[in-house]
Amino acid sequence: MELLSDCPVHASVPDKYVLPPEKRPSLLNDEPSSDVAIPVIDLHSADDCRRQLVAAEIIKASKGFGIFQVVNHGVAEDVVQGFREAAAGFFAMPAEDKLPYRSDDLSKHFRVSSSTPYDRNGDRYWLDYLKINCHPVTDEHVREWPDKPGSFRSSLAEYSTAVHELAQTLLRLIAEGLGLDGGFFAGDLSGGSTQMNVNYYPPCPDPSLTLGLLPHCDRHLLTVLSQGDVAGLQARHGGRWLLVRPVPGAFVVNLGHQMEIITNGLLASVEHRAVTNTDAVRLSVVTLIMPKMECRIGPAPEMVNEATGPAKFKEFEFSEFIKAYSAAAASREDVLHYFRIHR
Ligand SMILES: O=C(O)CCC(=O)C(=O)O
Ligand SMILES: [Fe+2]
Repeated sequence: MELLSDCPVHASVPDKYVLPPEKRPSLLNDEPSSDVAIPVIDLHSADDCRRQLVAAEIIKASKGFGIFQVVNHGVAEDVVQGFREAAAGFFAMPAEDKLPYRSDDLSKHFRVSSSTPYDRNGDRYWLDYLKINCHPVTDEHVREWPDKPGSFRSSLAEYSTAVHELAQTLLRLIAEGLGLDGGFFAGDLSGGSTQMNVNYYPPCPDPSLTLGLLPHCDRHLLTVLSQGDVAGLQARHGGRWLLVRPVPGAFVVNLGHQMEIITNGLLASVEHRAVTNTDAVRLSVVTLIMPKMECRIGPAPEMVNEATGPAKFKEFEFSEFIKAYSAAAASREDVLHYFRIHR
């Protein structure tokens, strides 16, 4: 399949990208009103006396939305920009430089592909994407990362190390906010090989006909996303699609399916999608923190309590979830149905 980033600018949306009417984004600009804006949390001084307050804010946002943004997060601006520029540079290279990395083989540590990783009735989506095993930064991983553009490997190593640290900080704050031991999510629950999606959405001649990325929940524990300054990410809230408004320098944080299951439904994973726009390329850099494949997952005994009720999910090995997620083509209810305890 051809990469969109290798095509000349499209004058209209080719038929193969036109979604059936019921799947098109009916409202492109369902702007949040002030009472339902996705929270922006200042992590500054989460190390001192504000720590408890910040943890409480995170839990409130997680319960209410399953998604929030963080500023003053400690990841240096030049680290973020350095990798965003290298990633944009990769997509801007001539087709022949990208060709060696074209693959749909999931075992690769670096690959580029187009349209969607999930086969939902052959629907096509308006994006190209990189899938990268980005952490830990091992020689085996780095060898498969591209050596062009020249800064790609070093900027990716720097970015993924910094974002990984931020993710651990966030997990610690979530644990503390839930009244769990601060190290609750450390170890196997967050110790799987970290994956990164770099999504590249070219300008689209008619954003009402197609989507950049289909509605889905992330399969992992926690997602840390840099969307730059071009809007497009939307999160499902109260039956509406709320725009996750770009905030300069912020990371978007959203909870994955594993967080929902471990907290017995208290912190629900949020359904989200990406819409396209007519003017600008949009690039999102998405870091997905996940358990080890062999890790046992289920509602934590501490989270099965009066507030959450009896256990809502069965216990399983994380690798089983990954298989079910692919089989359900990332559909939230289809995949959760399989792991729910039906009473
Ligand atoms: O492009 C975005 O903002 C969303 C990306 C996303 O949801 C994903 O890669 O899982
Ligand atoms: Fe996602």
